Amino acid sequence: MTTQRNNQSKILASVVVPTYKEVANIRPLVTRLVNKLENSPFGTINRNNIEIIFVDDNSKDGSKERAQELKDEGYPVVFIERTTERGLSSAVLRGFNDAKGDLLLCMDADLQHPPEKAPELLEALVKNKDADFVLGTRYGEGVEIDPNWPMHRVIISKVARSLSRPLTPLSDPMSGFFGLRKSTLEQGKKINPIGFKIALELYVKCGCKNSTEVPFSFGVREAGESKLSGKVIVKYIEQLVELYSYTYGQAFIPAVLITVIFFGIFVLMILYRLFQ
Ligand SMILES: Nc1nc2c(ncn2[C@@H]2O[C@H](COP(=O)(O)OP(=O)(O)O[C@H]3O[C@H](CO)[C@@H](O)[C@H](O)[C@@H]3O)[C@@H](O)[C@H]2O)c(=O)[nH]1
Ligand SMILES: [Mg+2]
Repeated sequence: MTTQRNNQSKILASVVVPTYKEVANIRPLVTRLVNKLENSPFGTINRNNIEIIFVDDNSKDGSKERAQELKDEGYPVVFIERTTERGLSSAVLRGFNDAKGDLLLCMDADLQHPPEKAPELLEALVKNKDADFVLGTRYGEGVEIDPNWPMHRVIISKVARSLSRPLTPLSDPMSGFFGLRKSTLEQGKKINPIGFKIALELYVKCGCKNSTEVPFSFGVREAGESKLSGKVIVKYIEQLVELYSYTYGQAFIPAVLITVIFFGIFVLMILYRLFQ
């Protein structure tokens, strides 16, 4: 179906999707999200006032052409291609900076974040004027994590989540499905785009205080491969040390290091038992 975009509408919301080799997921993400907007006009966001921005790190797998096809079909798609930079968090920040909307949402391309849920997260910010942050959580009532999600990922996620506890009251700062207002983003200080956990970084460094959460069921990746690696886990630990120091001052660093080492040994022992 080809529906032309109404170019007169002001963009209200920008959905930013970092991508690296996700060609098979781009069309289902865009069509499912836009379909949801067309079939459930419960709020302010519609296909004419939203943009879906892919920030791609030179995937060269046909992603750019797929995005152009969708644009030609009238879908509200923007494709940013980076050739000299690489990384999930910096890609999200680039998308947020280029976004035209006042409401910003970040989601993964791989459909683990159901595209149908994106409008609900955006509407939560519209309805709750006092909220400065919206989080998609996998730990709410009535939702579940796909039982096929690998056990070692469940463990890594749980440990990562407990280590972030002193920094945020968010129930699932690791979910990667979150949003905030542009005005909140602009209050951010010393934002460090390392690793995968940009939601935690922004929550802390933008001084967020009043969050709202939307539960969602977390799926498993159907196409392409996860880019999580040992290097990403090390970057997360670096990020934690920096955020603890930002929040509590230098005196906190020795305590953090001891905790991180303790949990590191704990994770290694569990992984060893699982894979020996
Ligand atoms: N532009 C760009 N995008 C990237 C890069 N690395 C990963 N991405 C994109 O970032 C998204 C998440 O990457 P995955 O490869 O799916 O990572 P994951 O292991 O499933 O981790 C994700 O799930 C976690 C929840 O368990 C999330 O917490 C985490 O933020 C991440 O979203 C995908 O859309 C992927 O294409 C990169 O270097 N550059
Ligand atoms: Mg994924």
